[in-house]
Amino acid sequence: MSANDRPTGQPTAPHDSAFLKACRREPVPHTPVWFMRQAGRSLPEYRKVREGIAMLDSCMRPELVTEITMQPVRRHGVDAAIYFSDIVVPLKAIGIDLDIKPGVGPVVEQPIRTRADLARLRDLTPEDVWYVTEAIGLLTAELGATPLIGFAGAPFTLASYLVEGGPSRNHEHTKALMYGDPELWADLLDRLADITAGFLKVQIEAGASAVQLFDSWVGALAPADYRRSVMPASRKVFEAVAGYGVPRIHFGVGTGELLGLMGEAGADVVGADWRIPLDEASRRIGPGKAVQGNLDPAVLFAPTEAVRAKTGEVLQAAEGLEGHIFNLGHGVLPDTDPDALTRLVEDVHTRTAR
Ligand SMILES: Cc1c2[nH]c(c1CCC(=O)O)Cc1[nH]c(c(CCC(=O)O)c1C)Cc1[nH]c(c(CCC(=O)O)c1C)Cc1[nH]c(c(C)c1CCC(=O)O)C2
Repeated sequence: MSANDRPTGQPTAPHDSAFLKACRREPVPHTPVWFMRQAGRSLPEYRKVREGIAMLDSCMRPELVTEITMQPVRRHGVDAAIYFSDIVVPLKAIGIDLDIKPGVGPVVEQPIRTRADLARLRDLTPEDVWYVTEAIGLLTAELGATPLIGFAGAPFTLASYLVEGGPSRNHEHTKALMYGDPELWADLLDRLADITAGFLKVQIEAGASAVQLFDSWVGALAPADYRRSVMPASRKVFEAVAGYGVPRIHFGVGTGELLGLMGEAGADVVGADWRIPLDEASRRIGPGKAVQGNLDPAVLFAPTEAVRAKTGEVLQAAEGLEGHIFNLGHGVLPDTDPDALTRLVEDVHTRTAR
């Protein structure tokens, strides 16, 4: 549906959408919903268009990126699209030798662990990611009034992949560097902050209506370490894009003890996983910030009535909060039944219609 043939009362521009209103903590017609990792993963139409194309190659094809980004919007009627890419795309774009291995995740050929290695992290230019600008141009035309969320990986989570050389349960090399050589660590995170800020700027300038900074694995840290060793770099990223006036969302898994600091780093919206109820999350985040979350993605494997009950618990905990964006507490799991996601969007919309 194009902007022109929407029924009256429907938003005609992303600015008036329920999603951006909730980010700004304004009254909304219904609680907006989108899902982390909604593009790709569980959709058969995604698997079909990705057949024979490697993950990172698919991120560099504007028409394909547009199609994959649109798929969950068409199918589920979510309130926002998230740009189809990956957190390691900007690192690949500046020449880091990495790949995304199916079922594993990002793998870095030569990990970054010494001062000499830092020289491999040069600044990102818009030309490095020309395909992002092109894809977002195509997408905003097709999305009409539906907002597009741009995203990037936060310095800590990117550093974890670069230092470990791949996914890690305990982040031992990362922590060894952080505690063992604080100066090198700070310089590494500062470099990554510049690259990340550059990647977000490209997306906003091309037309993204909001950005999410994923610090997926930062919940591995205690608050004092987060404040000392991570917050300065994350803050640098948020400050670099503050002038655009687009909402800045921040999310990590298992960050119940870090929510206040993650807001303090400069986010307008803070996401929480399912381990903490949203009223308590909001109390920790403090006033003046919207909250995003937080249905356990595994709940979608339960019968419909059980999903409805758990959805009700999330909505109840969020009742009365200024600015709630409904989401899962982490990404859509690969084997999720797509119909369960469609039903969830409808359920949240109906139950919160005002
Ligand atoms: C930590 C992280 C990564 N990538 C991302 C994060 C932060 C979000 C989170 O915490 O889940 C972010 C990401 N990755 C992808 C998106 C696309 C947009 C969306 O749907 O949200 C987004 C927002 C596509 C992808 N990124 C990846 C896939 C799967 C690869 C494929 O389909 O071939 C997709 C669709 C690969 C990837 N890339 C990464 C992982 C852990 C994996 C999964 C490995 C696997 O299970 O196969 C790193």
